[in-house]
Amino acid sequence: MTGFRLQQAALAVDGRPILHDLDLTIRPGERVALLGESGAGKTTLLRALRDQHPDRVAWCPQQPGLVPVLSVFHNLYMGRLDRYATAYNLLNLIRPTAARRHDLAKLADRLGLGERLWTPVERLSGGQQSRVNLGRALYQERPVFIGDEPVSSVDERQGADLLGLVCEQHETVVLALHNVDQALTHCNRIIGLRDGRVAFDRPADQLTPAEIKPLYPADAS
Ligand SMILES: Nc1ncnc2c1ncn2[C@@H]1O[C@H](COP(=O)(O)OP(=O)(O)OP(=O)(O)O)[C@@H](O)[C@H]1O
Repeated sequence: MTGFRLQQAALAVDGRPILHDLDLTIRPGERVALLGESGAGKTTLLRALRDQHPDRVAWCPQQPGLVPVLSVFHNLYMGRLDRYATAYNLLNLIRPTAARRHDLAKLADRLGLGERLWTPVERLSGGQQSRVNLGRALYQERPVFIGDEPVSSVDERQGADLLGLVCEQHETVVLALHNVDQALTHCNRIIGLRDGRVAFDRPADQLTPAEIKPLYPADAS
């Protein structure tokens, strides 16, 4: 069981303080959403959590980092590069095995990319690439999923479906989300970041719109 703890932590990026006075425990089984305006420090916090258990975390970054000339199959496969021996990885690069074809065809179907398994990702739309990015993290099959806006470029229905899949497959989930409705639907704990601090940390079913609104002062007008 993998949990996370920050005690009186301060997080900085390139020596610049970003978040202060962080006291945070995330227990196995929790589904946590981080909310806050752009630049509030969501990515910074997610990275700090990931670094506590890098081998237990399926990491889904905001910037996909896919290999453009390689197919959906190969980019998804990369989620497991560190699980298999180099020779097996090379074999799958050149002539994919039946077992990996089987499980990646299934995953591509769930991602709505079943018809695109052998298409180079450079020929996919932004939303499709972002689904490959999410799929690569799902394919890691680790107990914790940490995702930085994992469905922000995906349409709402598909986004809901994929977040459901993420929650179903992982013991613990921590997500930075900009869609508040998605956070309230899929997560049971919401952490709001503002002014370099945790503004609130509440069960999703107790949170009021009045608490959420101040997180986004730019929307006040
Ligand atoms: N590589 C970097 N070098 C310098 N400053 C950075 C770097 N990455 C992030 N920052 C700064 O750190 C702060 C927090 O950034 P962070 O990416 O954690 O915010 P965020 O809440 O995830 O934003 P977004 O919703 O836009 O992804 C921002 O002010 C940002 O400008």
